[in-house]
Amino acid sequence: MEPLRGDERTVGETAVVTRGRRVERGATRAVLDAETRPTFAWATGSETVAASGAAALVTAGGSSRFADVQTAAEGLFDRCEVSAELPSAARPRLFGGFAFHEGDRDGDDSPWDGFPGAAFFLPEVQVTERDGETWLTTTGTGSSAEADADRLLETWHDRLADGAASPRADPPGVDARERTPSQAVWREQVGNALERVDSGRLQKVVLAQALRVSLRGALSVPAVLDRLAETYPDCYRFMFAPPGDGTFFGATPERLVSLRGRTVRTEALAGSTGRGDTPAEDEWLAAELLDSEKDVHEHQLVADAIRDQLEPFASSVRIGERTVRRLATVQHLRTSITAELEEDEHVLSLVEALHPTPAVGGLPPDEALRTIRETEAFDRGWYAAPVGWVDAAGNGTFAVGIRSAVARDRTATLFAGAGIVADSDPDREWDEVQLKYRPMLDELE
Ligand SMILES: C=C(O[C@@H]1C=C(C(=O)O)C=C[C@H]1O)C(=O)O
Repeated sequence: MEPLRGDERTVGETAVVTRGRRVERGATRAVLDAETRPTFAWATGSETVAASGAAALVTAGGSSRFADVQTAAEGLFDRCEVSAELPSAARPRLFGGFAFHEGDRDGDDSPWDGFPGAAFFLPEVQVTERDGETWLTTTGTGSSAEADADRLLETWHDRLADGAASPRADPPGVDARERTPSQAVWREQVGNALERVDSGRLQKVVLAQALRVSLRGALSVPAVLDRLAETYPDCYRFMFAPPGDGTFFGATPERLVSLRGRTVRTEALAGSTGRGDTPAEDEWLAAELLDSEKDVHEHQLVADAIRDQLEPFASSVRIGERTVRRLATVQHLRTSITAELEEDEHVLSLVEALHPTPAVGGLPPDEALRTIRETEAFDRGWYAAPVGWVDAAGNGTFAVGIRSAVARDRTATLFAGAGIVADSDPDREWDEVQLKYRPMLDELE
């Protein structure tokens, strides 16, 4: 098939030129295996995307990071008119994510070194598999934009046609583990949070833990993502490798928000229990969760807060039924939430309004964030923060970066948390956090 040409337009000095063509299935893994930074991978039940190399890189920090990325994205896409001939799967997107907190507190030894408050890139190479088709999209910028986009299209088309099989890589194995905090300190931390709840200062706070492991062998994150496709097919499987080093990856069940036109989809996912050994035990645990006053309260705080955050944007917010979402190692209470916007909005405005929901922060938000900062002895970095993509129309999808880890060299740091409300039991919450490490730990051990 002949390459389709994105229209090109020059504003000021910088042109942004996009080309696209169909390629063979299975091409996403080849893009990741090339290890060109930055790299982004994204896979859901309905699409798989791999992107690498920065035709443009956007970074931001502080409380204005959402608005700054939005402005930069709009500016870039304004200069890059995409031909109407290209199907939506082949249109260029900006991929990246945000840090959980407004300002970082990286120490010397932080695993988040190289992860700014926000980082997004318009990839040189993007491969998208959707609806049985796979598209290659290339982008060039600046004075040689057109030549670069053409050259990338040809080179990558040939490379993908070669179809070299990706090496299989087994999990690296884990040698040493270091937990922050210890279980004794966790009991104290949860106790202090419960005092704030009892005094009325807090309704809920999500406290997290970090587990740092030494890896016995080399880690292939693309191989991890391939395996996660089998165990977590309905989760958002993602990876982001910024320029420099370090790779953030995970398989999260939680959507922060997606926007298509004026339709907003989000959800409340909070309140957890384990899996049973038999289908009957699974059902029993699910029924107990749906009946648990403490979990339903913890969940309802999230659903109500999301509805309140969306109401200024939408005339009606529809709240679905409370159900149980069953994953390989845990089960959660889930309520789907949809809304129709009154006016056009950019997905990043919704991300800013919603992050962090009380599923990963707490209520009231300021007091919860203060409690998290005062309690946790590590930086959350990009854990539990929005990760995803935006396109030229302001549409996009963001997941909540939980069930995740950040790796560099022979070390990986995993993060997981649990919602603390009145009646939370520190030891049960500890056990819940250990279950939430499983998706990543199983891929490393
Ligand atoms: C904070 C995490 O998970 C969140 C907390 C939950 C809970 O407290 O019940 C459930 C799902 C997530 O919203 C995590 O996995 O690290």
